[in-house]
Amino acid sequence: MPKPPPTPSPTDLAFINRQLRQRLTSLTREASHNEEVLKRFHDRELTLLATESLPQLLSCLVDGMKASFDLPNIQLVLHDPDHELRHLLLHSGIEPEGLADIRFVDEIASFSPKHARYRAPWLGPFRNPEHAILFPTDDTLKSIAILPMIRRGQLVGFIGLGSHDPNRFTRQHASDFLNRLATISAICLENTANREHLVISGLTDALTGLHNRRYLERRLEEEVTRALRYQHPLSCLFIDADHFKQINDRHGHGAGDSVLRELALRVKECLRLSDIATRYGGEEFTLLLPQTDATEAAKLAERIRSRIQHKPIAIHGGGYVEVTVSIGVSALPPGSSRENPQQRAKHLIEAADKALYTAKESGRNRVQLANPDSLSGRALESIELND
Ligand SMILES: Nc1nc2c(ncn2[C@@H]2O[C@H](COP(=O)(O)OP(=O)(O)OP(=O)(O)O)[C@@H](O)[C@H]2O)c(=O)[nH]1
Repeated sequence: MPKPPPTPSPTDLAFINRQLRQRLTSLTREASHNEEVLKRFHDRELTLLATESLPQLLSCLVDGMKASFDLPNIQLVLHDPDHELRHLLLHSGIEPEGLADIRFVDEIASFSPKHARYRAPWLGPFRNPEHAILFPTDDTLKSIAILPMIRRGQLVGFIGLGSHDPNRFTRQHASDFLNRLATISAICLENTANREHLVISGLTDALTGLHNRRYLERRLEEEVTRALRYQHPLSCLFIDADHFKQINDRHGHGAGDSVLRELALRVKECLRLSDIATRYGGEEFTLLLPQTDATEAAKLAERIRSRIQHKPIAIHGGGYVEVTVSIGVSALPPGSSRENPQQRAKHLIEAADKALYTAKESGRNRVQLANPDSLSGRALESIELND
């Protein structure tokens, strides 16, 4: 028979008791700390969800987070390929390039190829050469958390949390709360931008004052129906600035914007009142030309192209840049067709877009006419461009 364990002496019992009490105190302290952390995350999430404007959201993400997590450094990198966020901020009177700790990038993959692959939070020691791109303002950080913001499977930005305490973010820390916070931030960013867009833009492009794509989509079918009913010609131009990215890269986003505004002005100067000019997206403009056949449309396209090429454009911040555009031209094929107006409208747009692509492929700074029947390109040289 095994020997029963010796009965502990009163001194032993007091010792065990003290140990248990200490353990209990430490567990209670840990539980209340966890509760406090959870509450802080919860409060932050509620504040994010309650923000009503983009400036408010960005301030909540950076300054609010610094205060509520007691962190010296928070960095935000946002993917903004079409400069949508930057325009929304400009519209609210805020210069995006002047926002401390927030950067807008055209492409995350070229901004930081390594971090662009992150799909979950990374916590660990701050290493200057590797992390300076995300934390450019403080090389005294000791530990960091990089939170990728993912929306619909796409990386839309990063939140970088930086601390001077080497133990604040380590590989051993759980990152579920941080991941959740980044996801909620990405959703809030999308919602806020969408909401502001709706309010601000309506049917007009805020930067150029031209109509926007939504307006074109509404008008297109109407114009096609009218052209078919009255047997009038209808043409479409797709105009795209050449190597526009280089202008942004060399002279800054403000300069790129002044070029877009001037392009819109020069295009407008060539149009009739009945023509419909829209900014289709980025550096691409679309013209819908009622009562204009393919030859007339190609002549107009050539006038626009040469007007833009011949006079350099003054840019924001001083100086001039030389800009050229490529243009694709399409026209409704004459005569009846089995296609309904919706299909015809779609083909008209696709043909101009395809012709534009051909113009780009063949060297840019040129006009390319599409043959809407076959949707294949025909070189402009075959059209006389005498004014
Ligand atoms: N400044 C400014 N840039 C914009 C705006 N919208 C889009 N862009 C930028 O326009 C650039 C378009 O680049 P790409 O599509 O590569 O075209 P590209 O450089 O013009 O080259 P090609 O069209 O092939 O001649 C990207 O850098 C966008 O970020 C805007 O509203 N303002």
